[in-house]
Amino acid sequence: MPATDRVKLHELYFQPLLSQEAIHQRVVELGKELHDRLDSGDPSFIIMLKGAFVFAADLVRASRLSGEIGFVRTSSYSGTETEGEVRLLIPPEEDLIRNKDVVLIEDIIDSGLTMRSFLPKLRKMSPRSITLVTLLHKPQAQRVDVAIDLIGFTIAPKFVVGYGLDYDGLGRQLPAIYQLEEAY
Ligand SMILES: O=P(O)(O)OC[C@H]1O[C@H](OP(=O)(O)OP(=O)(O)O)[C@H](O)[C@@H]1O
Ligand code: HPA
Ligand SMILES: [Mg+2]
Repeated sequence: MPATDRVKLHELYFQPLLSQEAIHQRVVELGKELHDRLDSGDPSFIIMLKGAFVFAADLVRASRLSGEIGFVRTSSYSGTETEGEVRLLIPPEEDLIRNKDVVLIEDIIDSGLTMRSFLPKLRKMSPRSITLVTLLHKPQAQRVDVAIDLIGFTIAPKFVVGYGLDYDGLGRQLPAIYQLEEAY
């Protein structure tokens, strides 16, 4: 692979995993799938900040559904590792959840700890339904069960960046997705 394909963020190197085109194609498919599932109503799109902001912007438009958009912010990663404790920094607005069909949009489900912490809080707010969509899923890294409704790509248990995902704050604006190089 040409050295120029690699990306350096802080001290780490990352190599291409999913191209812009592959992501776009899959997001269009996910949008159609969401449209078919939620055709009858105006869902609330709840976007997990910061990581899901790029995926959600594309997915919401690809779905061609109307409905309100809200944001939640959780945080638990330091570098490439979860700290285990999931902080809810921005909770959802109650009126976007109660009696609503909620489409919860995540960039990645890795250990599953973020969803294990957040989903019970969301359920307590009495949504009519929850549809959990994630662009990326790492089944081999998952430590707890999470019921995921729609998955964009199943990937290996390696740290990834780009298309909203960061390594220590960097890399979110990369248009493609890159994975950590094993040896360099
Ligand atoms: O399944 P898990 O192991 O819990 O990992 C998934 C979560 O971790 C990342 O968020 P992070 O806490 O890094 O916050 P960020 O979205 O602001 O980067 C990612 O965006 C998911 O929300
Ligand atoms: O692989 C990852 N990359 C970026 N952020 C993340 N948050 C959980 N897993 C990841
Ligand atoms: Mg992060």
